[in-house]
Amino acid sequence: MECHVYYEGDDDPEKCTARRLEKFDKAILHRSMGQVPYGVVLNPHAEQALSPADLEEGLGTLVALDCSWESAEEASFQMRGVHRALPFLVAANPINYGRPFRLTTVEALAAAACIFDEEELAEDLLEPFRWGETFLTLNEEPLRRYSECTDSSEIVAVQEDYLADEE
Ligand SMILES: C[S@@+](CC[C@H](N)C(=O)[O-])C[C@H]1O[C@@H](n2cnc3c(N)ncnc32)[C@H](O)[C@@H]1O
Repeated sequence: MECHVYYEGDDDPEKCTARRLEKFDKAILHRSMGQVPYGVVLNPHAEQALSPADLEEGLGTLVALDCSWESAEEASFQMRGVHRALPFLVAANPINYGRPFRLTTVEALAAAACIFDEEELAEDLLEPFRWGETFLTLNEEPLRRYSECTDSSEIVAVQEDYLADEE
């Protein structure tokens, strides 16, 4: 599975997880939208939740958009492909630690890999980050349960358990 990122470059380059993925040869960054290949686009605004059923439709390609959260509005997600939101998962990065849904680019790609039962890929992506392993530990149970679902409606049903605990 290949990981591609459309890189806007408007976030702090020191903290940018996409640039670190590029540095360690773990993702391909694109500075032009037209170069981004078709794939499963990780889009927090998407109506449908990512599920194992999306694996084939995405042609083995995961795509994320790396930009600041301020500019991550719906209109920014113009990449070609199957747009999917990630279900309830909590961030492990120091900026948004413990916050649900607001993942870094590497956390989002790793979460998608886990849901597609590609645990080794997830571990490899997170390896250059000191909090990378924590992301998998914090989300171990939901990631396992999501990977056992067949479609988006089952994912949403599982997610309800975690959302109920939040209230
Ligand atoms: C807004 S950028 C912020 C990146 C941050 N600057 C970094 O250094 O990683 C995070 C990207 O990860 C993906 N992402 C994060 N949380 C997501 C979610 N809940 N559902 C789908 N995609 C998500 C999206 O592609 C999103 O644009």
